[in-house]
Order: sequence, then C-alpha cells, then structure tokens
Amino acid sequence: MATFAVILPAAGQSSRFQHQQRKKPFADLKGRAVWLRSAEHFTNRDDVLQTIVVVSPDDEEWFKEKYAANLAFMNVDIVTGGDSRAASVKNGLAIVKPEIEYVAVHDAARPLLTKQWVDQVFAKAAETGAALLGVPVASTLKKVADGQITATVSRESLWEAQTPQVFRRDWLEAAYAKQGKLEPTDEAQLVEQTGKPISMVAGSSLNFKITTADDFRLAALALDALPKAAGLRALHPFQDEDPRLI
Ligand SMILES: Nc1ccn([C@@H]2O[C@H](COP(=O)(O)OP(=O)(O)OP(=O)(O)O)[C@@H](O)[C@H]2O)c(=O)n1
Ligand SMILES: C[C@](O)(CO)[C@H](O)COP(=O)(O)O
Repeated sequence: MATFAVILPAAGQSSRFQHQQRKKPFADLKGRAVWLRSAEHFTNRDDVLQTIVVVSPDDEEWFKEKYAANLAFMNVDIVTGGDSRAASVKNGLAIVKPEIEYVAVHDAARPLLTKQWVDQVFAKAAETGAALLGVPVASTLKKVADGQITATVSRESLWEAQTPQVFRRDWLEAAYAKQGKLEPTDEAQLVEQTGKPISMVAGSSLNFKITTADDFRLAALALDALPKAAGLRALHPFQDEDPRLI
C-alpha cells in the first residue's frame, strides 16, 4: 500500500477573508473549525501515516492550546509556517517521516472533500508519481487593467487547480531544491519546472477554497448538500462501511 503524509497549510493571513474576526482556517463552520473539517478527510485513512498542520508563528501558541484535544486525538503534528505558502509547505515537508513515500498538500481552507475524490487523486499519484484535483475553467476569462478589459483569454485546455496535490516525496523534495527565485502559488508549479509528469484528476467545483466571507457562507450551505450534490457515491470520512448512493 502506498503511504502518504498530508500537509495542511494554514499559516496565511486570510487578508481576503474578513469574517467572524478569525482567520479562515479557524473559523467555525457549522460547529467545527474549517481546518478540522479539512484534516478529518485524512486522519482516519489507513494509507495516511502522518498529518501536519502548518500554522503561523503568531497563531501557534493559541492554536496548540485551543485544539490540544483534537490534535492529540487525531495525532496531528504542528509546524511553524513561513512568510509564503511555499515556505510553509517546505517547513511541513521537512518533518515528514522518513518511511513515507508520497506527500499530499491540501489547503486547510478546502473543507469540502469526499473520500472518493481523495481516493482518486491518491491512486493517480501512486500510479504516475504526481496528481492533483482540478476542474475545467467554465467561465470566460478576461485580462483587466485599470478596470478595463484588455483581452479575452481562451479557456481552451485551461483547468483550475485545486488540492489535494500529491507527489512522490522525492519529486517534491527535488523540486524544492531547484526552487530558485520562483514563488509558486501551488506545489505543482514547483514540480512542473523539474519536468516530471503531473496528472490532472477531474474533481468538482464543490471542492472550492474558502478565501472570502461569501465563500464561507457558500461552504456552510454546501456542507449538508455535498454527498447529494457531488453526484458521487459519497462516503462520510468516518462511515466507510456506510456508503450512500446519490
Ligand atoms: N504564508 C502562507 C500563506 C498561505 N498559506 C496557506 O495556504 C492556503 C491557501 O492560501 P490562501 O487562500 O491565499 O490563504 P491566505 O494567504 O491566508 O489568504 P489571503 O491571500 O487572503 O491572505 C491557506 O490555507 C493559507 O493558510 C500558508 O500556509 N502560509
Ligand atoms: C493551491 C491552490 O489552492 C491551487 O489553486 C491555490 O494556488 C492556493 O492559493 P493561495 O493563494 O495559497 O490560496
């Protein structure tokens, strides 16, 4: 069985969030913090040997105290974030246990996953070396400058990358060794510049990232509808033996 570590970056400033006076990974989403809902999709999997949450230095002490019971029960490691997403993920990568073969990075701000989507992207990464979830761009894309449209960007072959983004551990480590001055907005961009193949696995627009307060409100609505709306044989993370046909 392929083995995985999961890194959940949660060390951003949530500057676009402005809701509940909390950073988005710590906002209460229908009774549980966003980061907890994201982590839960992984901490009960037999193939996940380590779960790591990356938290900013400013939040670390508060986080450890607030979620002490959850962290212990779920066996989640904490690592200090950096001043960029890439730096935060790199800090998580540095503590991945030596025996683990694959590393999955999943935004702590993407709580709306199903077991099926995780199964699919994990399996694809184990087959090809690297894979991520994504969806084809559905809207027309415009370039804008000073409030004016300057061009239409063809959406042909364009996909919106999501997470989990899953890589052979040695590929991701080699990619970071060659990072140079690149400040990637996702981990795939780092691995792309090493020339390794990365597979795109068709996911769902329901696996959206909570960035703004509107996203948060939408997530609260989608949470209950997810199994039905996903059009998938959805398994609750804790009820693998109880699949529900959609
Ligand atoms: N230095 C950083 C920056 C971002 N992230 C994490 O990367 C994920 C995706 O980033 P984004 O949605 O941009 O989060 P923020 O950077 O917090 O958002 P904003 O740009 O609105 O400040 C988030 O879970 C965020 O916590 C991180 O761990 N460390
Ligand atoms: C990784 C990601 O979710 C893929 O779309 C996205 O790039 C994260 O961006 P952020 O600025 O770190 O939220």
